[in-house]
Amino acid sequence: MTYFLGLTGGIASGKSTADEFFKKKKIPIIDSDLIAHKIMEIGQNGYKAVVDYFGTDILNDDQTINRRKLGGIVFNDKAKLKKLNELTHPLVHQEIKQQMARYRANQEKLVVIDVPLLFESGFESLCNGVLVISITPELQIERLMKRNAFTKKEAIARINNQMPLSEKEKRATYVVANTGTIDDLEKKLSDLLQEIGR
Ligand SMILES: CC(C)(COP(=O)(O)OP(=O)(O)OC[C@H]1O[C@@H](n2cnc3c(N)ncnc32)[C@H](O)[C@@H]1O)[C@@H](O)C(=O)NCCC(=O)NCCS
Ligand SMILES: Nc1ncnc2c1ncn2[C@@H]1O[C@H](COP(=O)(O)OP(=O)(O)OP(=O)(O)O)[C@@H](O)[C@H]1O
Repeated sequence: MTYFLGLTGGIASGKSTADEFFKKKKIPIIDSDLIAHKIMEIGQNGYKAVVDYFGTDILNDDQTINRRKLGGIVFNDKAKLKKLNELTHPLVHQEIKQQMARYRANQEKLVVIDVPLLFESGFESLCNGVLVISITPELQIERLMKRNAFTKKEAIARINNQMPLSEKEKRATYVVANTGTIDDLEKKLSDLLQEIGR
């Protein structure tokens, strides 16, 4: 039986950094941010739906979607974020489920599914366990501002559009705090793999 480990947390809490560790351990990753980006590429089914609704103002000169601009719109307008979720999430979920089916058929032992909105979209029921990468609010703002060159206001707008991390921690099977170095994080993840027994 394949063990599907859901991986979630807050924005910039360290999910992708955890993914890098799992990749080094040759554990397959289903990456929902990547899937969301792919379905919004020119010619993909999410692209048309999003451009029809948000208009051509969200496009770059080369007609690709300007995600920073779209993020600026939806993370400051809850109704528009809801609409974007309605347009994209069914397509993302469909692709995740297809990838899960392929891994199951291949009898893969352990697969990590990185879904930032795992609890928000009720995805936990499809996972055998859920790992939350947690972080303090101060570090989260600091790392998000640094990584995305965001102002504090931009960082807080994105954080405030997600379920509070404290709530996610309560619903997790496993919680790993990413408040130390990346080496510290990797050590904790290594211990977790032992615990899961895979
Ligand atoms: C709003 C968009 C254009 C911003 O793009 P950008 O390149 O700046 O961010 P990216 O996609 O890399 O996401 C970064 C992080 O933002 C957070 N985030 C993304 N989408 C959402 C959302 N709908 N609600 C709350 N937080 C979100 C997540 O923590 C994610 O890891 C993009 O995130 C998007 O299209 N989101 C809708 C699809 C979605 O929900 N994706 C999340 C995985 S299903
Ligand atoms: N332990 C750490 N020490 C210092 N920097 C870190 C640590 N862990 C992660 N980072 C940095 O913090 C930023 C956010 O981490 P990462 O991209 O892994 O978060 P994420 O949860 O995947 O974000 P998102 O929700 O946007 O996908 C990155 O620039 C990363 O390099």
